[in-house]
Amino acid sequence: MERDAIWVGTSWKMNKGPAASVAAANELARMSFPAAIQPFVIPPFTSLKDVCDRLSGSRVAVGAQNMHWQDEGAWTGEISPTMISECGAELVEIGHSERRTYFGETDHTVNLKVHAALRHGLRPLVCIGDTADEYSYSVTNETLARQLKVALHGVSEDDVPQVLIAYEPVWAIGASGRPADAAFVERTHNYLRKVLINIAGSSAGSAIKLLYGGSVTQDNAAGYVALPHVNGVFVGRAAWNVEHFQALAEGVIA
Ligand SMILES: O=C(CO)[C@H](O)COP(=O)(O)O
Repeated sequence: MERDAIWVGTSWKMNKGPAASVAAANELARMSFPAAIQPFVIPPFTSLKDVCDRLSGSRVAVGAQNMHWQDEGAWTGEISPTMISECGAELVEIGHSERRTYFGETDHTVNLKVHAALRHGLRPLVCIGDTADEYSYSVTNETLARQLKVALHGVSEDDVPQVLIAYEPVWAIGASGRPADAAFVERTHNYLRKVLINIAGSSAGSAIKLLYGGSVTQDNAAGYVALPHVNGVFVGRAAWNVEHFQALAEGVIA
């Protein structure tokens, strides 16, 4: 993975069964992406191994959408870091707002998962975000600082640069979301960088990649990436079609 690249990725969320995932991965494997871009896709668990196999040796990194923090055990329905590694994934998404809102993910479990991912050589992609209420009460910064501090608690300065952070305002995600305006994203990412430097020190805190997500499209992606401290975008709906994904990735640096 290119250290200074702009990260452009998508989670397919609960879309694409095994056949559709394999078809998409085969298409992605044939595609080229600008050298300055680090593309990544995050398929559902049922396709993880197949997608990893098809994209192995390509420029596209593959991740899992969630995981448990234990290596094994009586945790019905869960997937462990060892299972994800064995599939060939390099990344794991942790703490997406849909998991926090509907499946009981907490700051504490996010922290356990970050440590587990790093122990297993997986790159954690930690999602943080303020709710619409928090935004309207102007406590966005407080929420994000808390989420970041707990997520990174106990992570060594050496490991911190492995972590990717995606700031995804909950009010910006999905069909009912509205994209955050660029000035707000700029202010918030500046603040996040300060918090990261405060947590991890200047060198490690500056090295962490900070992505923006929430209603990112081909029309607005380049505007976000042009902002200071926005090192990439994490895209949902607008990148589920692989040709749209490629076009969005190319457009980001056009
Ligand atoms: O996680 C996301 C990107 O995969 C995020 O939820 C944004 O989704 P979108 O609003 O459909 O882009």
